[in-house]
Amino acid sequence: PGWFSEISPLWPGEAHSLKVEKILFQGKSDYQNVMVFQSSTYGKVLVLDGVIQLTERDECAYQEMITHLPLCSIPNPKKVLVIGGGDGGVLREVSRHSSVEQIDICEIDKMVVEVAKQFFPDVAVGYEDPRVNLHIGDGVAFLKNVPAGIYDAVIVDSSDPIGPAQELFEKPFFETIARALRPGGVVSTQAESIWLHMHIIEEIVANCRQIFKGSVNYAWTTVPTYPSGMIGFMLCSTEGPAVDFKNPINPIDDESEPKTLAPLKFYNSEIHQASFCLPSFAKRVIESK
Ligand SMILES: NCCCN[C@H]1CC[C@H](NCCCN)CC1
Repeated sequence: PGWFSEISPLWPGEAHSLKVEKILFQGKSDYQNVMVFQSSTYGKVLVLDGVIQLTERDECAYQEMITHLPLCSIPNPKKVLVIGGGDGGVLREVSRHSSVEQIDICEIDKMVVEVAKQFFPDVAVGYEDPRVNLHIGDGVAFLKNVPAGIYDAVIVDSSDPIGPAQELFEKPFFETIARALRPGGVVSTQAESIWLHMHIIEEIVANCRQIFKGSVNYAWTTVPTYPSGMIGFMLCSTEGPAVDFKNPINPIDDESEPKTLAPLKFYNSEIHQASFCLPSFAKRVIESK
């Protein structure tokens, strides 16, 4: 009954709106306001502090790309850590890689996990994989306590740098990621929109270049229900065996395990390569740093 508009100081002067059929859940966790509504044309929608996190219709574009851009760029990923990602969508995508033996996830807000399991079963299906170990807590503290060099890949599926995810955009956090990765290990982080946040991206790229001595790249995807219709990712690797993110060496074939998952809706090796091609205004900032 009416419209939801995504108004935020992070994208002043604009707001994407979705027609609401029914509000399904409203709650306040220890960290943020949590809402789920049935939209008219994008399926169910998860909203945290007034910001759209995912919709059933287009979540594939984000979850598949943030996961397969790193994991298809290294041979035989075995140990993967997800920071954030409480809805389970990234877990679902990691579980498509049969070489993976252990999937740790550290999500700060358990209400997000519970709400995802209740309202987004096709996203939270990721939790059903026996390789998954769920930790409820702060990703920064979690990373400080893990032994150095144990992960092949870290995926930072964060919300935006306002609220609980603020520290996931700062330099000390990137340092803890580099410490937790093996030589030639890879990280993929939610890195905002080149249309909205070139300054944030400039800062993140500068920090990544100081910390990740392998390669540092920005890639992007289209997500109709995120402001500006797109979102990007930092793809970085630590010093060690070279990683060429632009040419996937570890393709996912849909015949791989687990058979229970719906086939990929968005990711493929061509769009993997295309996602690193940037418009000039972004290229001159990101590739010069
Ligand atoms: N697993 C899905 C979580 C999605 N993370 C974020 C949710 C908020 C969204 N705001 C976009 C702000 C403009 N770039 C970015 C992705």
